[in-house]
Amino acid sequence: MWPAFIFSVIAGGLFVVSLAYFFDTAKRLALNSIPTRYTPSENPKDDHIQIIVVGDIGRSPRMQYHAISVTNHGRYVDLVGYKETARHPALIGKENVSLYPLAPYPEWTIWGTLPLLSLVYKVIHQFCTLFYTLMYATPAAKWMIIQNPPSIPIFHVALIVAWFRGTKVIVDWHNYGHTLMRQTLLLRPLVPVYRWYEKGFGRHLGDVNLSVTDAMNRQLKGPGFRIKKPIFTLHDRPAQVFQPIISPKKRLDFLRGLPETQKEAQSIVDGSLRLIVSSTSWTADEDFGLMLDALMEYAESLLGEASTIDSPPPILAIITGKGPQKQPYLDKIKELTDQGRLPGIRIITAWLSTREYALLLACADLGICLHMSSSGVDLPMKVVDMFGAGLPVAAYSAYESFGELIKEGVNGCGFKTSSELKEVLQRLLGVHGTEELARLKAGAISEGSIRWEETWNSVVGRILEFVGDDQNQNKRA
Ligand SMILES: Nc1nc2c(ncn2[C@@H]2O[C@H](COP(=O)(O)OP(=O)(O)O[C@H]3O[C@H](CO)[C@@H](O)[C@H](O)[C@@H]3O)[C@@H](O)[C@H]2O)c(=O)[nH]1
Repeated sequence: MWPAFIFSVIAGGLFVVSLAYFFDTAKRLALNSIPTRYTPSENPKDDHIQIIVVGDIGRSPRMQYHAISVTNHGRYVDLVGYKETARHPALIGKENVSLYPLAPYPEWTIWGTLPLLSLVYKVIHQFCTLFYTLMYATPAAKWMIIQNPPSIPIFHVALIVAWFRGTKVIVDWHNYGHTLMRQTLLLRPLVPVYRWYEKGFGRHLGDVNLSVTDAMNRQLKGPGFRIKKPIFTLHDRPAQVFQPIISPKKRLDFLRGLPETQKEAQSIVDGSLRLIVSSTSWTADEDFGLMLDALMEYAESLLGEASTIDSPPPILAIITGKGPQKQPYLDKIKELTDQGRLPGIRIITAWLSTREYALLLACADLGICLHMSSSGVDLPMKVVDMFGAGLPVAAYSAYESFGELIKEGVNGCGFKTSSELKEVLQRLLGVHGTEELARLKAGAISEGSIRWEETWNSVVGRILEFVGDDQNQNKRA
C-alpha cells in the first residue's frame, strides 16, 4: 500500500514539474520567435542602419560606400551579405560596424552539374538565411538599404521583416535582375517570372528608392514599374582612395613595387610600353571577346612593318577583378598568345587590394570599359573609379545612359565594335595621340573631382535625417 502511495506522489510531482518546464520552454520559444521592433533611441546616434547585399560585400563598392558614409556620421552599421573577399579597410576594426554574414551555399551548388536544382536550392537557402538574419540575428534597424539586383528572394523577405520590425526601407536600384537574367541562355525562360516579381514587389517595397542614373529614375517612375514612392538619383562617385598621380617618380615607384608591372615599370613611365587597365566582375554583361578582337587587330598592325616613331607602341593590358567567366577568358587569352596572335601585347589578370587597385588605375594610360548595360540605364562603377584616379576611358557606348557619365572627346571615347576600339587604341596610344590623351585625362580628373561623400550627404544623408540630427547634436555639444 505505502510503496504505491509514495510512487504515485513522486509520479504526480514529476508530472507537475515537467508540465511547468514544458510551458516555460514553450513560452520562452514563443517569446523568442517574436522579433524585436525598432524603437527610436534617445540619442539618434544609437540607431542602427542595415546595409544588405545578397552578394559578396567586398565586391559591392557602392554598398560599402553607403556603409562608410553612415559610419562617418558616427552611426551603427550592420552589414548583411556574403563574406567572400576582404571588405573595404574603412569597414574593418570599427566598433560601430558589425558584419552579419549570410550562410554560404553548399559546395555542390557551385559544381554546375544540376543547374536548375541548384538554382531552386539557392533561392530557398537564401530565403532561410536572410529571414533568420534580418528577423532575429540583427538588432531592429531604423532603416535598411537594400541593393537590387538580385531581387529574389530579398524583396519579399525585406517586406515581411520591415513590417514586423518597424524598419523603413531604401531600395538602391543598381540595375534590374530580370535584364541580367536575360543574358544567361539557360535562365531565359524564367525571365517573365523574375520580371513580375521584381516589378511587383519593387513597386511597394521601398519607402524611398535610389537609382544610379536619371534614365533609370525615369523608368522606375514610368509605366513599366509605376513606383509612386520618392525616387532620387544618386550617381556613383569615386571614393577618396581614388586619386590621380601626376608625378612620374611616384608612378615609377608604385609600378616597380607591383609584381604584375615590376619588370616593365620603366618602359611604362617613359611611354615605350602603354599600360591599359580594365576592371570587371567577369559577368555576361561584359564581352571581353570584343577587347581581345581589338587587341588582335591592333597586334596585326605591329606585324610586318619595321618599327618607326609612328608605329603603335606595344601594350600591357591588365584586367582586374573576380567573377564567374574569368577562366574561359583566361583559356582564350592563353590560346591566342600560344598561337602568336598577340605579338607585342601581354594580357594579364589580377585581383588587387583596394589601395593597389586605385593606384594601378592612377598609373595607367587608358582605362577600358566593356560594360554593356543589360538594362540600358545603369552605369559602370569602374569608370567612376577610373575618373577618380584621373584615368581617361575607352568605353562601350551603345546604351541609353552612357552620356550621363562619359562625355565623348572630353573624358573618354566610345566604341561599339572591336574595329572602333582598335582605332581608339591606335589613335590615343601612339605618339600623335599624346595631346588628345592629355586632354581626356584633364577631363577625367575634372569629372572625378566630384566625390561620393558630398553627393551622398545631399541625397541619402537627408533621407536618413543625418544632416538635421548632426546639427542638433553639435548645437547641444
Ligand atoms: N579591390 C579590388 N576591387 C576590384 C578589382 N577589380 C575590380 N574591382 C571592383 O569591381 C568593380 C567592377 O565591378 P563590376 O561588377 O564589373 O561592375 P561595376 O562597374 O562596379 O558596376 C556595377 O555597379 C553599379 C553600381 O555601383 C551598377 O549600376 C552596375 O550595374 C554594376 O552592377 C570595380 O568598380 C571595383 O570596385 C581589384 O583588383 N581589386
